[in-house]
Amino acid sequence: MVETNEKDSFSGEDETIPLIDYSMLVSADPFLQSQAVEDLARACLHFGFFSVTNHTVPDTVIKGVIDRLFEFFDLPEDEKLKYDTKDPRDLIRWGKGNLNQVSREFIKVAVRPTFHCPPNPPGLSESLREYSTKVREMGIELLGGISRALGLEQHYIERKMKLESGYDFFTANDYPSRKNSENRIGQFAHTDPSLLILIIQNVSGGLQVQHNGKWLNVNLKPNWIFVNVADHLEILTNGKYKSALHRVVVNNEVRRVTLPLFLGPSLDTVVTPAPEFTDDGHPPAYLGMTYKQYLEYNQFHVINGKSCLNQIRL
Ligand SMILES: O=C(O)CCC(=O)C(=O)O
Ligand SMILES: [Fe+2]
Repeated sequence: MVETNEKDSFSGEDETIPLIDYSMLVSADPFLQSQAVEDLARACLHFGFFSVTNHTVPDTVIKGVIDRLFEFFDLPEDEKLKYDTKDPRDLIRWGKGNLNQVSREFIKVAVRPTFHCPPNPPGLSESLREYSTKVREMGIELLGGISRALGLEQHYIERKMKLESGYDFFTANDYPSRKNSENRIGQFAHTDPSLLILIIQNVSGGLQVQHNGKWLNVNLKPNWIFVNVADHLEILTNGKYKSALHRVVVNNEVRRVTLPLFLGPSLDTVVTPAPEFTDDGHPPAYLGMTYKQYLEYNQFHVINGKSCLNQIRL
């Protein structure tokens, strides 16, 4: 759903976004844990997004990967053009937004079950591998908390979505500062495939999420991680949790680099509304298909970031 007047109004509101204290979720104290699960339940049900604080991804690891990404985007264009492919099955893909409307450069890499990364700049691959391992651990814990928030056992989503062989990919996005861009759009409004999207960035600002028909600015403290519910959690829960509609505005004083991890089911998992979320009054509201089919059906949107969710609603 792209708003027709989207190009004309980019302002967002500064409302409070739900905040999850990760140290409570993984605490040995059952009371703190259940508080965090309640917070997750509220955030997923009423918002579809939240920020995470007190997580276990070290600042040095975050800084390392962000620094290497700046170096990647600063490489000569010839080096990046190697990954300029139209085939969505390619596991490393680079591209630039339509310069008439959108200011964005990106690279997409599949990191699981097999790890892919450009060899240049030196150190990118090591940083990304370390970062993805840490972020994935956190994502699996969050999905455990979300399983519990749904009244199910901790490993429900992990087992059902076969996450031991889950297909995860990163997109790194590079947006110019506002004064270096004629365009105001980094990405049009969209939702994304996968279960959860976990985003780090060098600087806050630019990302907006829709809530109750309003665009909210995602204002984060420097070491917070932002999380969106994505399409496959909406499908699995038969629409109880909604995939968060979000967009990116180019309004920062400085150049902004972001790194979302799309934590997904295994490619062969058929994702359909689970029986726990369907009954006579709530028949399955989405067409089931494998994650691989969805990514392909998504018209190569593994790369474009758009989603085909609207087309599979029954
Ligand atoms: O760059 C951002 O803030 C969000 C990125 C995003 O939505 C995407 O890559 O799908
Ligand atoms: Fe997105």
